[in-house]
Amino acid sequence: MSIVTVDVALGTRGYPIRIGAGLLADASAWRTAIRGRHVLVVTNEVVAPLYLERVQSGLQGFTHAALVLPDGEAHKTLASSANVFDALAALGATRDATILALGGGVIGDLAGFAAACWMRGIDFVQMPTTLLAMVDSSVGGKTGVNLPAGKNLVGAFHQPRAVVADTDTLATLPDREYRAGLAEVVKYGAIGDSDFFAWLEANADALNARDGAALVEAIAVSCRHKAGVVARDEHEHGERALLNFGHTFAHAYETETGYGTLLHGEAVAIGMVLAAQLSADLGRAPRVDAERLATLLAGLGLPVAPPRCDPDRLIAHMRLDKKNLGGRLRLILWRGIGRAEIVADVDEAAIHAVLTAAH
Ligand SMILES: NC(=O)c1ccc[n+]([C@@H]2O[C@H](COP(=O)([O-])OP(=O)(O)OC[C@H]3O[C@@H](n4cnc5c(N)ncnc54)[C@H](O)[C@@H]3O)[C@@H](O)[C@H]2O)c1
Ligand SMILES: O=C(O)C(=O)C[C@@H](O)[C@H](O)[C@H](O)COP(=O)(O)O
Ligand SMILES: [Zn+2]
Repeated sequence: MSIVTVDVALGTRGYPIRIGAGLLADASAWRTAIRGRHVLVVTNEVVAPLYLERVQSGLQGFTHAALVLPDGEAHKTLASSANVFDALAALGATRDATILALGGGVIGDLAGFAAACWMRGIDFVQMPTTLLAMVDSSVGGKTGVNLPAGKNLVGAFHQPRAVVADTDTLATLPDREYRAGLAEVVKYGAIGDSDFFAWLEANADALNARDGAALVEAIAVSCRHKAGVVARDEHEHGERALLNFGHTFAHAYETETGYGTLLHGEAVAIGMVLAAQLSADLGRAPRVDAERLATLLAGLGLPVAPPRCDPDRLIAHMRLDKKNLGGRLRLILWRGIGRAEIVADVDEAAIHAVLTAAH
């Protein structure tokens, strides 16, 4: 079994990301990350029948329980986090307890948030089972829940003790979810690695076929990029905001459509295309690069045009984005492939024009 390890270098709070086949069943790969006696596995109704037993069989000797939540982005809520707190209380979880977050980004964000809050912070381990969670959400310690008013508006930075990405779990991932994960993979190339972007273009067929070697390479490169950014700027005072490329648009569409229509990765694909178009409109990026980005995303089976929404309502959502300062919009724009940048005071008329032209 070949395992790739990427380290997130955060000093005494640093942790490994382990990527490879069979990791969930190999408890020696993750049991050492558990420090106390109590363990709560947080998962959902889709993932539990597939993978919960694999994890539970590695928990002999611990006092453990599982919380199986309903599936979906619509359940990444404060109400669900209250369910986690109730389950921790029922377990008798003390400050040395550990949460195992077994699932996609929804479970990881929510369980991580509950871990950040319970008794003001307990350990958690990310066990991502979607491509998106393996390449992005399980790494870096952004945890949180949505409000009807906006995505991830309530949350905390809270790093996991380890990330255990068992690539075997991707075998059961539905096609649409797999492609949504590829959007965040493309993001790393788009924002900071033109060679990786070209590699993705050259390997699009292999990725569409879920070729194992191409997939592990894509996951490992993505995790190295994310780990590097997080180690340099954990709390998003600067560079980390670049990981939000496309997200101001994406979150506006996700919020406006009620967290049920677009998958996060799909919204990010659309958002990156809009951010690239806006950059080209503003004369900051070559239009040919914006077209290359849209072509790659479409070739990976992702949507590149948004659903019909009122531009004014979308801009209202954008005003509540976490990157904004002093009530002024700050967006991640683009100089072209591999070169993202933070831009303050983007002309709202230009944003409106892009949103209006998009559908
Ligand atoms: N914290 C971060 O840095 C960060 C980064 C990116 C995205 N996110 C968040 O992550 C969330 C999206 O995550 P996601 O795309 O993983 O969605 P998700 O968690 O909803 O999972 C996608 C779907 O796949 C199912 N599933 C999970 N693993 C499976 C498997 N192995 N086999 C079959 N089905 C499986 C889930 O039950 C769900 O229906 C969003 O809320 C987004 O905001 C957070
Ligand atoms: O880790 C980060 O930083 C990111 O921005 C990664 C994003 O892909 C992710 O969707 C994140 O949850 C967005 O964070 P937010 O601060 O915009 O809510
Ligand atoms: Zn994202």
